Amino acid sequence: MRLATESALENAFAAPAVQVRKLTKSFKGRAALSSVDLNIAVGEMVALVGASGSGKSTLLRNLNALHQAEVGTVEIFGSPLQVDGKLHSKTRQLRSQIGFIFQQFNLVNRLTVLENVLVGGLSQVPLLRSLRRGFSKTEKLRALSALERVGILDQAYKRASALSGGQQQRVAIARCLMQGAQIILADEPIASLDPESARKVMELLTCLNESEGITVVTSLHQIQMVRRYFKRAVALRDGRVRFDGLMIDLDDRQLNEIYGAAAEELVRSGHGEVFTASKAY
Ligand SMILES: Nc1ncnc2c1ncn2[C@@H]1O[C@H](COP(=O)(O)OP(=O)(O)OP(=O)(O)O)[C@@H](O)[C@H]1O
Repeated sequence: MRLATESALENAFAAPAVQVRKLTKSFKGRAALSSVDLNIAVGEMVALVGASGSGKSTLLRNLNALHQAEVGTVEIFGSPLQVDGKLHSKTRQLRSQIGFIFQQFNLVNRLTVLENVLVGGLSQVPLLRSLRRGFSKTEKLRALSALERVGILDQAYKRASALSGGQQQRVAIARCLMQGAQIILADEPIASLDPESARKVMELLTCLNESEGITVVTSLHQIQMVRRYFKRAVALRDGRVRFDGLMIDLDDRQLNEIYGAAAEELVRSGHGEVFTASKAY
């Protein structure tokens, strides 16, 4: 049996799951990311926070090369994914290790839950071709096992559109598992969910991180959820990293700086829970 300290030591010497250097990305001449540096170790669970427009989605999309930056590098498990705007020859292979989940789940509504997960296993193959090709018994068993791991095996033969938002997000996570993802990037995965479904999705991501060692990077607006589920947070403001450290060290003064003018707007619009001490307003 391997000891926890052995695997902790292995991780300490392994290449980071994600390494970002001087990443700079603009849209129509406006900087969305400015010289971002970031290291995420294998098996870490990290929250990306910051006001709307601070660059969280852009950063996540660069981590799996959905977007390409003009300058800077992204390495995955020590291999370059993109360098100064150019995709590396290994990009396709590296991307297969990275699952991505979206706020709106991105399932194919007319397919069953099982088919959605099976298609996820063939992420590089166009949808129609993969459906025409059919799936082997082994692939179906793997997909059913992925659904069992996310707790919705009993929904396998329903249409995706018949599921609740929380269940659909769990299908999206099962698709990442089917894909064999070692890293899950989640862009506002709970923003469209009711509090109970949000809690279940966060607990599932935490469980996959803790029990299977999957590295998880999640953008989130709800600071109280970040406090509950994450040890480390990376905060962006105007495309720059303004904080990278332990959640317990991210105090209200820093949050006010990170959210800037957006802080007051959040409190006014009834989202003052972002700050533990909203009485400052
Ligand atoms: N496809 C695009 N075309 C033009 N500008 C974009 C595009 N995507 C992002 N931007 C701009 O880049 C900046 C960062 O946006 P991004 O979506 O990364 O922020 P965010 O922190 O994820 O915001 P939110 O919390 O609202 O999702 C913003 O100014 C945004 O308007």
